[in-house]
Amino acid sequence: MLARAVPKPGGLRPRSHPGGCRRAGGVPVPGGVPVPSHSPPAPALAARPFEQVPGERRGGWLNLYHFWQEGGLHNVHNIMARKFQRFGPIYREKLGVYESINIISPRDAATLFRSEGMMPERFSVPPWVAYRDYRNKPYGVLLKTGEAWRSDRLTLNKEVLSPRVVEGFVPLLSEVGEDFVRRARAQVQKSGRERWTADFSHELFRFALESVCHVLYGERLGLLQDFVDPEAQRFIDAVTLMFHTTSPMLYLPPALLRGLNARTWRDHVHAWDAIFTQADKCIQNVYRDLRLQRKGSREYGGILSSLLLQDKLPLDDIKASVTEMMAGGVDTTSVTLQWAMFELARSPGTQEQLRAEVLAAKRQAAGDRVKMLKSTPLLKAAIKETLRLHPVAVTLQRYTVQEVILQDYRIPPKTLVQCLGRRIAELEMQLFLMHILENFKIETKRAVEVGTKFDLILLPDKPIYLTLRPLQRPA
Ligand code: HEM
Repeated sequence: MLARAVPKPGGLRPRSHPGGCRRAGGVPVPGGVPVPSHSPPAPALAARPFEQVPGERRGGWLNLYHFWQEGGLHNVHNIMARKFQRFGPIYREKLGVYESINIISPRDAATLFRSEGMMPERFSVPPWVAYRDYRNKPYGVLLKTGEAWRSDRLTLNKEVLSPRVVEGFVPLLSEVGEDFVRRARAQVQKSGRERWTADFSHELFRFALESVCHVLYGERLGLLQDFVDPEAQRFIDAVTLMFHTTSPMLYLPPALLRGLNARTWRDHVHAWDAIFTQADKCIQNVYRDLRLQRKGSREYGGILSSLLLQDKLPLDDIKASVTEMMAGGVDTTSVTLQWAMFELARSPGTQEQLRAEVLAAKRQAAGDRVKMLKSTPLLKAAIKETLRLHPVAVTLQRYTVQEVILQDYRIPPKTLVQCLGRRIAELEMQLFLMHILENFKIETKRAVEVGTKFDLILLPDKPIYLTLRPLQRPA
């Protein structure tokens, strides 16, 4: 049985989405739903049978038809919000052949995660799996299951999440943030109007890709320059195409599209081929640098280099996981940053408070970014609040591994993962906002309301235009 945990709206600043009901999102600190320490499961004997779980009693195909009529996958988050209002905190659903139980309460999510063993059964992205099967490439940590997932994940945790290594990411990520500021200043000058107004989605996509690649490969790709190298541009195009062709295959089976030799499938394969080729090149470069000992032994050379030096995972597995991290680490952070800037632009008072905190931290730490990160709690809270209001990851999906009691119903069988990129994402977003706040005022037209649409992650449903206006006296 597939169980979907939808984070519940938190309490600080509830807002309505255009449909009038409350957003089915919130508190999605990367990696999951908050787990309260107290949540005694209901006694099993008193539990009601699974058949009584509320939900639409129609057949799966009729449900699918209604689902499409209501806007389909792009509107899935609003459809779910409405169903929670109608059926309460748990409901069952059959869409086509897929049957699921949907829960919204953090307490139920905690119960579900506690019932998992050491190896969670997650719902993996079908077209990404299909590509790897087609090209006979190994799965990385995002797509692996069972013991293989667990052992890779434990090795990767040490190089991606442990406090011992994450400080090494700071100079790499800060450098990319500084480049963004430089680029923004050049755009301000070019405009001749003392400001840069744009829909920043593409700019932030490049920023996020440059950031994650710098941490993974220890190399700059040059995506923030005015003139982007054609090879780097091909890489951006490939990543964009890969995402673009993923969402149609979330509801059309990749095997069918492959059988029909459909354009979407061909483009998807082409995109992943280009991404893996780029990853191969980066790996060759890292190897060459290691062989020639180009980097000082004390200098942090990126996650890939550490994994190669450790020699604890086979090369193909390293390559697969690093490539998946790159894919998982671009639009998640770039979209969150876009929302964060939008919210700060709409709350100039909060923006000023954050700026004051960042500038005070800078003075105290004499510009040392690692120290600054330790004394900017408001900035961290602003990012969490952004994720609560605009969660990019709308649901966490799990196959139940044993019977579990949720809302007093018995859910028949069919483990809490933390997001592997969580530390990278947090640092990248904090450092980016620090640099922006030190240099620019973020503005937007106040009256603009922006909704959301689901497209693998939750995205703004229209372009968000923001203005960066240089501060009179930059810090
Ligand atoms: C705002 C930023 C981000 C959010 C909200 C986010 C959220 C999530 C969530 C909810 C999961 C699923 C956890 C689960 O199934 O329990 C996940 C998994 C994952 N994320 Fe992120 N993420 C973000 C940024 C990143 C970045 C920057 C990277 C890479 C550097 C990344 C790499 C991954 C990977 C590889 C997994 C799969 C881990 C595994 O299966 O063991 N994420 N993320």
